[in-house]
Amino acid sequence: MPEIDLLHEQAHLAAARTALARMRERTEAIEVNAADPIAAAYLARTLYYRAAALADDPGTALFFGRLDTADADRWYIGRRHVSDEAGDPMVIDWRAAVSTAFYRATRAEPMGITLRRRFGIAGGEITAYEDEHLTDAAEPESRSAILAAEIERPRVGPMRDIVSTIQPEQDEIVRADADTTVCVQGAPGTGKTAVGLHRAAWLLYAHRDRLARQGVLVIGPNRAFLDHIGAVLPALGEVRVGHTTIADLVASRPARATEAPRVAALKGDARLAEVLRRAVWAAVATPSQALVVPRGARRWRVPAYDVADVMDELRSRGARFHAARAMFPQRLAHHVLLAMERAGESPDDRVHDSVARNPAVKSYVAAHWPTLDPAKVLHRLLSDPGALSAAADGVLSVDEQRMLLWDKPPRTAGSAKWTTADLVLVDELTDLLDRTPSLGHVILDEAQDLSPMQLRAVGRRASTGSLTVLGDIAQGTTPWATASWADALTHLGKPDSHVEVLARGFRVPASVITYAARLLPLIAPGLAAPESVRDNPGRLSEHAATAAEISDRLVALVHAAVQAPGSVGVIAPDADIDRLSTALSGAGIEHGVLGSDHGDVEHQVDIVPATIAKGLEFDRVIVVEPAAIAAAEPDERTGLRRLYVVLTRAVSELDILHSGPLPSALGG
Ligand SMILES: Nc1ncnc2c1ncn2[C@@H]1O[C@H](COP(=O)(O)OP(=O)(O)OP(=O)(O)O)[C@@H](O)[C@H]1O
Repeated sequence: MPEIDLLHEQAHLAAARTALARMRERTEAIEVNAADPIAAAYLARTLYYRAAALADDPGTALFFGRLDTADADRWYIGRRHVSDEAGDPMVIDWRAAVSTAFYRATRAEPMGITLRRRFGIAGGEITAYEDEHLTDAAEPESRSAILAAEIERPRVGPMRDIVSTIQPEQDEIVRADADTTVCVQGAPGTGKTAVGLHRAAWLLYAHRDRLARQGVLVIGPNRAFLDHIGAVLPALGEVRVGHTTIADLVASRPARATEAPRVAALKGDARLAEVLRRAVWAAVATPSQALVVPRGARRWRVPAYDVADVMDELRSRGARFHAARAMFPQRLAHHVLLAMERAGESPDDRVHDSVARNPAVKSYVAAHWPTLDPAKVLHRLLSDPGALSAAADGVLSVDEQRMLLWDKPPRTAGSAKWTTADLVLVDELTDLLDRTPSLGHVILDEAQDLSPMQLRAVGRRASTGSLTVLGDIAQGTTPWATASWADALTHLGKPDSHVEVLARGFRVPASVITYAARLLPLIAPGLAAPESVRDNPGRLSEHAATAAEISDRLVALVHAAVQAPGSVGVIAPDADIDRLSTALSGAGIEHGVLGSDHGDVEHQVDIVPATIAKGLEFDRVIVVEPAAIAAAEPDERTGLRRLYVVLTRAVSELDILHSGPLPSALGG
């Protein structure tokens, strides 16, 4: 690596930084001069976001790669576009089409590239580089040391972007066509979350106008997960992507009750969609009496059978309940006008409108086609056996209907204590009444855990857009976890979408993945363990102790773990969290407790209840009482799946501390 070249690259970085600062100053200097206050506010906001996107993070370099092309062009590839005073590019955004070759060019297919240079970066400065001459047949193939160092680096703090090292198979997903829904199955640590977030950033770059308007949303399993991933998109300059949990997505009101898993599973069953649809449309009453509209001296009649035809036609149009209702007075007025014409009158549009607004028409509509409140519809279904059986006849068995009914029905919908599964049903009802607006793109992470009804709730938020669906069947830990991606995609409303498999694992070292993979034949037969790309095989140790010794042994293990840089996660049964936290505090070990605090203070050590460990990672993990973690779940398979999730959070070392025997599937 000639020193002179390194100096030259460092000089280019310094010049690019100066250019970026100038771009930002220019943006900040633009005065908002719009007469209309709404336009002014819009412009001010746009400029604010543009300036934010031009911020220079001194901790990262503005570019991480260089491409020299056969046409003698030279492109520096970085996190955002930077141009010089003349407007010529100094750094190309990693999402631009020309950057694709940085990720995908190979010796077999050099894509017009003669040289690919990767930069080694430390503290925001270029410290090294590595070249590949893609058209030089004599150059030996070697594995990138810079890529290896990035993968092996100790993890500290929340998740970071992977723009400098996106792998070809990941890049294919990141840049998949905007209208395509992609489903990614991948074992723990294969980069599903990373790929999903980079796809969001790429989509916003490639289709900024449409997607910034329609919105892009990331859905994850819980708050701790969102805290873990929340800095990735802002670091890529994308500050406007929404992040939410699946529970918050449908939380039109607070969930204040819990219920037996089998009841929640039934409420999440796709058959409930039909029950709710019937319950809503049953509110349209078959007319027994004619509509009579007095106008002046005359009274106009629309016979009940004509009204019934109108209702049938409106019902069959596929419009939402309230939209169809809004058309009802117009259709009735049309029939009144036909009667007028038959009587020799020639009514015009104004007559049509005035008939539609006539009090007789209004009260007839109100009597036969009421407006509905979604929570009230559900309240009635769960309290009134007659209403439920009318809606569920032939769809749910009598036993299932009994399971759904409240033992002690609350008096009103307002006083009901809804469960999380109820709120998903309220969301479905809301959509039956009034169409849910669609976003441009939805990234759904840990999708395997969603019930069919939850998948429908997500799907309707992308009804005219597309989705990136990420998950791992082996990590499904809900009683309603999906058994196949084909099923999940059908419930999401995208049945023909393609499933991609990511097989290379970037997180879990070989020794740990081999250990965790002992569970795979029991929890997901047919799924393979990832092939770890980490050079370091990691360390795995089992520590047996008596129940009385667990706290002291944990303190000793944590003390040892914090000696090196990198995050430490103590993952334990939910029921043990308070006790273990007290033990660490007693030993003077500062730590966070995920799920209780809000991740606003960063700790080197976090205690993690097993049920929220999904999607997280720590440099070193200590799993406490694995058998109890598995036993806390309603059935054996779910228990072992939970354990599989917990065991696959470690980047370099895994300690297993146990007093009870280890689950036999692990060889205990
Ligand atoms: N191409 C890459 N270069 C460097 N690091 C990568 C790459 N791909 C993934 N990683 C890293 O591997 C780790 C695991 O990635 P990620 O969390 O996206 O995996 P996942 O498949 O979602 O895992 P899980 O199923 O456990 O949620 C992260 O630290 C991520 O930054």
